[in-house]
Amino acid sequence: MSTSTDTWSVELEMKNKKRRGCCLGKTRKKTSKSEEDSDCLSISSRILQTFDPLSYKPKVWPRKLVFKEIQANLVQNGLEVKILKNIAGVCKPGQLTFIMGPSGVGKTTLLNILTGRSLEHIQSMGNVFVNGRYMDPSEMKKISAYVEKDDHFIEELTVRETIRFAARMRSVKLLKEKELDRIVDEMIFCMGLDACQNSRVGSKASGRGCLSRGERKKLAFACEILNDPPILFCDEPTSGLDFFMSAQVMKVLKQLANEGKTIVCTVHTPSTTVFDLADNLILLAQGEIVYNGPARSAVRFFQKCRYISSKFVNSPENLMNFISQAYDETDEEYDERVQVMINEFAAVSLKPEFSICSNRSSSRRIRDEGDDEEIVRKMNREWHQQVLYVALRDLKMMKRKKFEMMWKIVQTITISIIIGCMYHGTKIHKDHLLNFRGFAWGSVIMVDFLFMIPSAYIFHRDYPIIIREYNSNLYDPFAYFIAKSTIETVQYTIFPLVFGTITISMMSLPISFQAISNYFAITFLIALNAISSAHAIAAIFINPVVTITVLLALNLPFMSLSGFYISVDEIPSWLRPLSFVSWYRRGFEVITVSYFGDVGEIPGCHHHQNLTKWRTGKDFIDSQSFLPFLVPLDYGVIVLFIIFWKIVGILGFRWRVDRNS
Ligand SMILES: Nc1ncnc2c1ncn2[C@@H]1O[C@H](COP(=O)(O)OP(=O)(O)OP(=O)(O)O)[C@@H](O)[C@H]1O
Repeated sequence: MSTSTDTWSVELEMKNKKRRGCCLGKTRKKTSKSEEDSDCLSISSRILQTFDPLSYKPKVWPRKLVFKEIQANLVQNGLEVKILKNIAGVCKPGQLTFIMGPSGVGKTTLLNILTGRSLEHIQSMGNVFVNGRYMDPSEMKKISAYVEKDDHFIEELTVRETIRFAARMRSVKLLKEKELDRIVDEMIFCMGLDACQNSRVGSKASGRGCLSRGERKKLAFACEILNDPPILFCDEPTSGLDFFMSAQVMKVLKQLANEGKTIVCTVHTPSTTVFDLADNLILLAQGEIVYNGPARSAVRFFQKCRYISSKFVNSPENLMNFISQAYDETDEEYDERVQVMINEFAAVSLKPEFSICSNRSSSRRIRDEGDDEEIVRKMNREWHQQVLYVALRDLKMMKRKKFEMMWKIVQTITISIIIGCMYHGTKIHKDHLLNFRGFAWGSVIMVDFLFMIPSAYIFHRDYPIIIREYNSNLYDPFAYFIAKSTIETVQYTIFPLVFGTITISMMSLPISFQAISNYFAITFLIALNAISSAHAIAAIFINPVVTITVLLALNLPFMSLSGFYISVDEIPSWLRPLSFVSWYRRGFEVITVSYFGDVGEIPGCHHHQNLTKWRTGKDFIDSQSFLPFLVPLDYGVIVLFIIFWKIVGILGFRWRVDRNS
């Protein structure tokens, strides 16, 4: 450690004084790099300790983390592979703990288990204790924050908006806009994100400009530490960062540890500067712990192992070389070497540290003083507030996705004009009956497929963000689903109106209130049903390819049974109930009955009375096996389907998010 604690405090106080002055003013003086660096740390501390706007909790309750008997097996394709074997360790408050080990040894898996994440294909077991009390995953999520290796943010939002959303959702009290601005300003300043605060987060994948890795990492910290969690886990916070940025990010973590937090992070071959910041070290090799203790004592420990030379220096490279398999070493030699380390460590292991942890069943009854205060990461916003703020954020995203919106409008207008041209001049006349039939059925199919397929992508892109934000207890999946699907639905439901207005205006159908209102109402409901079904299936499957496949498999049978391709009377009796509930048929019926219900003799028929069976509007309706009195039921069936899909969507989404959290 390059700076002593006393020096830190003095520096903190000095910088805080300086900061108080510039915080009140609108402009900030530019400082040198090193000055900015130390200022950042001190301000961070001031926000979190003194100012502490979000939790209104001036003190971090020290939390000692102990884990025992942690095991993880990878179960895939009928095979079971041990990843972690009986891991135990201790991470103390006020310390920065590094978990290190060769690539693929299970560092991230260990962190995921400690933070209570469930992972596909991974079976895990073991006990995690905080201050001697057994923690189940949900309790752990309430007192800890986890900054994962991959940062997932909403691309369309700026850095400022991203922090602002997190601050709004995390604050204990609902803050006024000005208070919120002040907190966001402080956090942006203390994380050194001033220069990019109004830049969109972006992503490399989207090809748009985006933040650098270091800035993204700092943004991730900013969002997670807003309400001062006593335990912070970080998976490879320095990965992909250069020497300077790695040291900067690690110093932020070190400062948080100095404030009394328990900081645990996995690190991949750190530089000596970064390694020097570590207080506590956990080393893993072949899925087992080979060292857990003070980082500075690691060298002494390894000198006991017979393979190490006395010239061994305490550099991270040497440590990593020592616990990794050498390129010229056989598996047996490496196994033997690791076994020596395990045995040595077993002889000096930290048994007294573990003895304070009660066993799982009895410890659940133990409550610490300050337990109520320690739960800092519960959902602070009421359910309706969660829906509102997620919806407002979505609205903002939607406005920024102008390009996507423009293409949707172009698509709808183009298709409407093509359909309008196809049926141009169609009227209620004997010669146009088949055209009308095609138009009525086509309208239902168009609004269904036009909006169902794009809606199926609803959660796909944002899914990792949802998981992260749910794991951080920002909102409930119910609230997210309601907000997101409502905004998407509002967006899509304007298109059936555009479609109907263009096509009908190009035709020569009678302009009656009953016909027009029924046409718009039913196409609106069909679109709503299509969107709701897409959201429900997307919520369950997430993978867009599977979602589209399932949606088509669900829709095509109902479409075939709509009575357009084959008369309902000729459908096998056991399939008729499906035809009855087919929303395509229900929509087809409403449009046909609306336009032909009041038509007496169909124009053009009186000259050819003997040539056509469709002489009147009623004949035409009867010929399709439609029943005019069923029109209210048609609406009822579609509304029931919409409700059904909404329920499936909400429950499916909750199940999916819980399964992956
Ligand atoms: N959900 C999963 N499905 C399949 N395999 C997994 C899963 N999670 C972990 N693994 C496997 O478990 C092993 C340990 O993975 P883990 O990511 O924990 O290692 P690591 O030490 O963090 O690696 P690195 O340092 O390279 O990030 C790897 O072989 C990995 O492929």
